[in-house]
Amino acid sequence: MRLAATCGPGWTPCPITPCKYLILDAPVAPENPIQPINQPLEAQLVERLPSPQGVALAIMTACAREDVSLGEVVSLVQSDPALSGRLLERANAAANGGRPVIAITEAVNRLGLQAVKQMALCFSLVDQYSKGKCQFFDYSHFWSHSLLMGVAMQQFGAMQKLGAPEELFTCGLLAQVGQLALATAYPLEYGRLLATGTRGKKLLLLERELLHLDHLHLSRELMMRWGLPRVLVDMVQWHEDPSESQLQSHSRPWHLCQCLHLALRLADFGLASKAEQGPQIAQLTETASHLGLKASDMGEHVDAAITQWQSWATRMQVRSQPNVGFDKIVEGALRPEITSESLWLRIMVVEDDPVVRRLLQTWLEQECQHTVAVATNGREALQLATDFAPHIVITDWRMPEMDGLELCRALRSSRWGESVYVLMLTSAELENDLVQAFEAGVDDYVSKPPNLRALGARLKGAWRYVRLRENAEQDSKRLTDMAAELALTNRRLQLAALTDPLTQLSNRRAGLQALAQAWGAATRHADALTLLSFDIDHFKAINDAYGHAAGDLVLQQVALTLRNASRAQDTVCRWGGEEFLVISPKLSLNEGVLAGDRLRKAVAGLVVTVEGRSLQVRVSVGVASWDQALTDQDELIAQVDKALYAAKAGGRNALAVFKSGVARCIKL
Ligand SMILES: Nc1nc2c(ncn2[C@@H]2O[C@H](COP(=O)(O)OP(=O)(O)OP(=O)(O)O)[C@@H](O)[C@H]2O)c(=O)[nH]1
Repeated sequence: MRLAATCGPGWTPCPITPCKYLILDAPVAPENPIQPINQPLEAQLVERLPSPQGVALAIMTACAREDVSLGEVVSLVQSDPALSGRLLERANAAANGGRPVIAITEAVNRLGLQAVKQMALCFSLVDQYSKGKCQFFDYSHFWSHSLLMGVAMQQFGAMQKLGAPEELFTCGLLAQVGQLALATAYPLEYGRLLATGTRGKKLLLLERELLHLDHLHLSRELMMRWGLPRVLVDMVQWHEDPSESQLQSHSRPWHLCQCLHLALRLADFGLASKAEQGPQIAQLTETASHLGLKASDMGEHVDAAITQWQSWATRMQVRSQPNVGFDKIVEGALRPEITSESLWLRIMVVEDDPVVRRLLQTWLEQECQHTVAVATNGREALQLATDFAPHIVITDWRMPEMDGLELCRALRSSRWGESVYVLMLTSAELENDLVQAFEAGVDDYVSKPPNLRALGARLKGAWRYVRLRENAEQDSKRLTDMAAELALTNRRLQLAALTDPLTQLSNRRAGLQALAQAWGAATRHADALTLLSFDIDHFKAINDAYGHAAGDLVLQQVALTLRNASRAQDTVCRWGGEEFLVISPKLSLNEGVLAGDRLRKAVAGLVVTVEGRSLQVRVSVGVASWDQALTDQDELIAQVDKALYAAKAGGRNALAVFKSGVARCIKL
């Protein structure tokens, strides 16, 4: 969507720009340095600029004549009681505790015609322009800020002996009057721009892009028209960033410029919130150091200016802030703050309007330090999003090819897009349709053109959501990992519980389980099942002769031999001390006899070397098979035990079989 289309009926073409939609076609201004605009103002524009009226205008017109008399100016001042009172106060302030000034003639005399003219101008402007049509221009803040600039310029300028105090005051008060001029001449267009919350150099650049003018240019023009000294007027161009000026260091203009810059910084500081003041302290002190002001004296200077500002603000019915005390603010700022983690986010800006897109990108990257990807419509955004994996998508509503709602729906239908935080930019005419947006899956919305302060606040909410989501994802991943680990541990424990640690064969418990299974299969299908029991002959003697470790080694070697010589479907287990049981499903008694003898011979062929000596190991073997007459597996175990016993009794290294109720040795 093009920004102009979002601006509603109030968005009128700029009178000084030929294009209808000035935002879209405005050229991009160079970044640095910012050269002053020197073209004369168009007559049409001049008519729309702020100008003093009534008594102030009459005083200014009179003072412009060479033959103006003091009496004429005094009677003009006297015709305005408010102006009279304020001039008396100024004159008394200038008297600095001397004999009080009570007559207007004396006040005008003391202040001088130039000062009276400038005071009349300032007071008139403050009264006339305390309100206006520009919705996003804070008139009250503007005058409050300007008044503090005036007070500070007068204070610091006087310390540097840079000029008459009243002139310095006027210069400070009017240095930013170009902003009021833009708000007065272009209330809607400038309001849209201010609604974005842009400040400082970026504001200047945007003014040039959108209005082909900037507030510094207008401040200079107006101050010239109102007859302020040229040297002061020229400094206004550079006072926001003196580093861009070519002024000779430590010359009078340079001092004036630095002084005006310090006044600006102090006014920013004076009107900043408590949280904003902390980071500004260093900047303020550094600026003051250019004028030779010591950091240790800053408290005194700042507090004096703020006190002056407060008393002037009351008289002129302008807002001010309570004087907390500079040193206290510094002390508060030095206290370590508990800060949350970095607010860094990956943000995708989806906007077809190049100016809004660029504005958001610059602000998000430079001011907020986020990582930003930009797309001009929903389709492009979807293509980019898989690689960029944004935490937040800030999307315009109306865009070509794929609009914000379609994008949101597409995101919500994908697994990864489901949890992306979507912030919709909505124009006034779409706000009634917000239900649609929320139904499409939008999480929040910001009015267009976006107010960056409001957007910043919304992003904090989004950031909390992203944090919570990431924490939940991490927790869920941790739980999955823990569950997997637990399952593995359980499996290991199960295995350990069923494995004999010395031989790594199944233990008796596992053997019983395997037997139960094989028994079930045999009885169900009337299949063959044979048990082979092996017992090492005279094992005690091996232990006794070679030690327990040698006995363990023998056990391990016999176990390995039995395992290797058995079929894959057989379960070989260590049944007890030096006794092993082989459970052989689908093996008949005769086959079992052959297998048992084969295994016996395999063990007999085993040579175990202990301490350089070769040990001969022999086993006795018992064989028994399932038959229909058996009622449970214990009976079968008892039969194979009997067979083994018979093999032992038969002289060992022998095989016995249990058949037809009798266990007997077999010679093969
Ligand atoms: N080294 C070692 N010895 C064990 C282990 N388990 C049992 N034994 C020993 O095995 C021996 C078994 O001895 P007996 O039951 O008398 O049997 P045998 O000496 O083999 O004699 P026959 O079975 O009659 O041939 C005992 O001395 C047990 O201490 C073990 O894990 N390691």
